[in-house]
Amino acid sequence: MDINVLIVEDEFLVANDLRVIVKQAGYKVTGIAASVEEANENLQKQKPDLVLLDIRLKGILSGIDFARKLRAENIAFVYISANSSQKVLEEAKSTDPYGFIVKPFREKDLLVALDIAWYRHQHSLESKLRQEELLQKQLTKITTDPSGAEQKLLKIARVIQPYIPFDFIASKPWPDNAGQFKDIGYLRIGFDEYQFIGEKELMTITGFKKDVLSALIKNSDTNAILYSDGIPKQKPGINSLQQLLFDSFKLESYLVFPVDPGNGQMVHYAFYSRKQDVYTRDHIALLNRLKPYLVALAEKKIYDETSSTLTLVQPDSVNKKNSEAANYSGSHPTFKNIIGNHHLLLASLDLASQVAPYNTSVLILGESGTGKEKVAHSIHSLSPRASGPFIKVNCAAIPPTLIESELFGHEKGAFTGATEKRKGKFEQADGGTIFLDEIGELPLDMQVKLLRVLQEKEVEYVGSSAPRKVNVRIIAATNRNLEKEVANGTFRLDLYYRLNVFPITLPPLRERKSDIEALTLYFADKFCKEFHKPFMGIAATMMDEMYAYNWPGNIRELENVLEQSVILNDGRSNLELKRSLTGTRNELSGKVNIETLEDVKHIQRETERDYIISILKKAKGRIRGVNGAAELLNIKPTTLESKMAKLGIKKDFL
Ligand SMILES: Nc1ncnc2c1ncn2[C@@H]1O[C@H](COP(=O)(O)OP(=O)(O)OP(=O)(O)O)[C@@H](O)[C@H]1O
Repeated sequence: MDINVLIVEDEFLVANDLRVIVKQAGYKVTGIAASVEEANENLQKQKPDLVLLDIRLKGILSGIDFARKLRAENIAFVYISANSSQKVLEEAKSTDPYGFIVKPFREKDLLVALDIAWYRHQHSLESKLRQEELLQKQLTKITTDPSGAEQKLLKIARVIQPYIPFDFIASKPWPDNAGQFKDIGYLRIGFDEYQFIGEKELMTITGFKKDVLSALIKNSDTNAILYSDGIPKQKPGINSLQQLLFDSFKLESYLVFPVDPGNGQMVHYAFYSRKQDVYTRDHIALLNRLKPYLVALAEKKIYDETSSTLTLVQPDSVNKKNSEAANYSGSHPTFKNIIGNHHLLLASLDLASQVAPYNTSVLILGESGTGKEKVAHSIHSLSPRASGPFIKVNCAAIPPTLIESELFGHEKGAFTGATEKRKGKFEQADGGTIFLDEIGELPLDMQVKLLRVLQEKEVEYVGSSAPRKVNVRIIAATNRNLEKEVANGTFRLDLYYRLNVFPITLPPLRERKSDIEALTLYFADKFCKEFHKPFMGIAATMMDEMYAYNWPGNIRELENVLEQSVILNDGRSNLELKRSLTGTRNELSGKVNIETLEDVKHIQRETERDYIISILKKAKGRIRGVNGAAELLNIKPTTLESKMAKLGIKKDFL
């Protein structure tokens, strides 16, 4: 094995221990540094493949500072720290490490961490290179395409979105022709839906006249520039057209990149995002590597052709489009049932579609009811395993004594009640995907066994010691903060790193309120069809309340509310809210004065109480078992019972 390891550790004895262990395991140690300064010197002499990095070091700079440099240089690193407090974990996590070991550590833990780090690093590099190659091919094809600038930019937008995320993309020829407005752009309005924005459209949206727009484009950036937090006001040389776009489309960050093919006609690409701090030097580096493939628009004449196929955007059509009933996340068939086009949702779907083709494990994070299972299913459907099985396991719903046989299978007579030999979920998922929901609930001894499956790709039946090979992709999900669980010792760090190769976080509904209307219409339509009732629209008061509410149960709760409204609707009038949305809105808007922490806690308790009652009703009072309230809430039945006792919910509430 020719993997070079640099050890950055200020405690001499620990550093020496590390050196001995990693050397014995076959790694090469390139040096030991006690401070960031020394580590930098080492780095210059010989670039390591992996760095073991203590957080607290000699000098002012910490291991976390050095980690940022390692990230920029694409060197894998594993933290080793005595301090595993939540705060340190959070800060360390922001540097996206490849592993984390807590002192005192066992030799085995260290070697597993190094192994995982190397696997992750190799894997991410390989997949990055594979993906970049594909992107180059797609861009080359677009360059030779005979279509005009609008069509070309749309094609570029589609292929480049997963690599450089944007909510608005624009291109302009440079130098411009006597201040003529030649900028063209696309606003992202769905997973794979873009709306053209040219001069006419911009005039309509902003109400500005042609000459005003032309005047705005006089100054332009000539170098690659990124702004992570808005555009500095009155910065000389900044094209204030960008400010106009920022204001019109609620944008937050921006990256401009000029491409000069050497024919005297440059083209500027601009990427805009509604999120802050999106663009990094990595994006510029990628664009630099792609430069030869980005010349598609660097031909003066293609901007001169006026396209007759353009549809004129009407005054508030951007907004109108956003609120149309069938506002699905895009025409992409796999995501057609995932409703919404908020940029936070689209960013998660981008990640899902990027990771889908590979066998990489995925960890889906997000509150209960945010659509984790739906996204897991989409990843499966988009993968080469789509024709194989998709097996769901709710780790919270299986009694601890049965988990092992449920996951890995059992031999006949392995335990009382095992009258037949039975395949476990892993074997059932062979050739397909296993979805381990609520992975945070898995007992520690099962976590060890799961890690083994991930490493060895084989399972052992309960009652047998003969391993069987399985070919399964793992998608895990949790609504818990796994780092906190790791810090508390209830979740294994090595398993966390193995699963966390590719995390996707789904936003809670309260952070994507612009999707509420589309979701409401979607579920109203769905339940009206299901219950054979005509859909007569939604009462304005209901919509107002839905917007004002903060949806602790997310989309599942919204779905339940709609189901109830449709069931109780007389089929002749608009849908109305048949239960108050836990009273939160009224209470928050004044009924209860929020003056103390106790008031806040009271509202929280009431919200939780009402939500649990609504789920219990849906489960017809059943707490345990398939479709029981505990399963729907994704918590243990015992946890639900103690919550009910605490909140004073009696079984006779129905
Ligand atoms: N974007 C969406 N569009 C339409 N329906 C959705 C969307 N997201 C979630 N749903 C629906 O909401 C319900 C909850 O979704 P799902 O079970 O995928 O959430 P989850 O995050 O896995 O929840 P839990 O953590 O409780 O398991 C399901 O009925 C699902 O079909």
